[in-house]
Amino acid sequence: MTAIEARDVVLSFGETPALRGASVAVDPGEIVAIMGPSGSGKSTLLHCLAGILVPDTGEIHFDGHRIDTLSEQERSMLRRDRFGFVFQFGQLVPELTAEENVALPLLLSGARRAAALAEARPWFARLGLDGLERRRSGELSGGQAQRVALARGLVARPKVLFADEPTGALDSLTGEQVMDLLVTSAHEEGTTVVLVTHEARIAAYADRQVIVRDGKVNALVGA
Ligand SMILES: Nc1ncnc2c1ncn2[C@@H]1O[C@H](COP(=O)(O)OP(=O)(O)OP(=O)(O)O)[C@@H](O)[C@H]1O
Repeated sequence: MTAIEARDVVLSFGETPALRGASVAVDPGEIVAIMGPSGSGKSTLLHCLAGILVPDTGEIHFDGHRIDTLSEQERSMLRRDRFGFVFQFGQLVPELTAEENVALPLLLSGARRAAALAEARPWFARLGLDGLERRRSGELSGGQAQRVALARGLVARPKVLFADEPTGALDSLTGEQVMDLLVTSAHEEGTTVVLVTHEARIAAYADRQVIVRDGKVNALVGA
């Protein structure tokens, strides 16, 4: 059984076709990079796989269950409980400390504050963030903030981590450090990862690469 899968997904924004029959299947624990030119449909495909967007036609399957037919509320619960997210600009909550940001998914799932913070803290040592627990996002470097965002994406032990250009706002060395941590943590946790990037050297960290062109997915020749 695949962890997450799109089958022949078609989606248009008004008159603009974004996906024109896109299919991709990701195995449990696999890290797949979605590559492709700007505007080819990468983010739209990731948003469909993550249950954020609903395809016009086609199917999305998670863990053996079809999820595109679920209600908005059911998809929202699925995202909260089973999926993790890391975006290009981290999107930390500026009013919260780093450790509160990491604890956020647990708090939103109903964990008590002390328990959530206790689960958040080990991630700081794990991701090289020791001593930064009480900082706010404005007091972190871009790479530190993105590692906090990665910890937040993984703290609730999601089945699938969705990462949309997670290194896009970082310089190349910092970006590679974040990718290294993402891949190491995901493999340790057995987390499936769907990664969107347009950078070949970031995609090279994945177990497998696919290319989206004109709203369709092609296997990368030679991969
Ligand atoms: N919310 C939206 N409303 C209208 N059109 C959209 C919307 N989101 C995406 N599109 C269009 O859908 C197509 C696919 O966009 P998408 O963002 O998925 O591409 P992408 O491959 O992720 O691009 P990039 O690498 O530039 O981020 C593009 O033509 C884009 O302009």
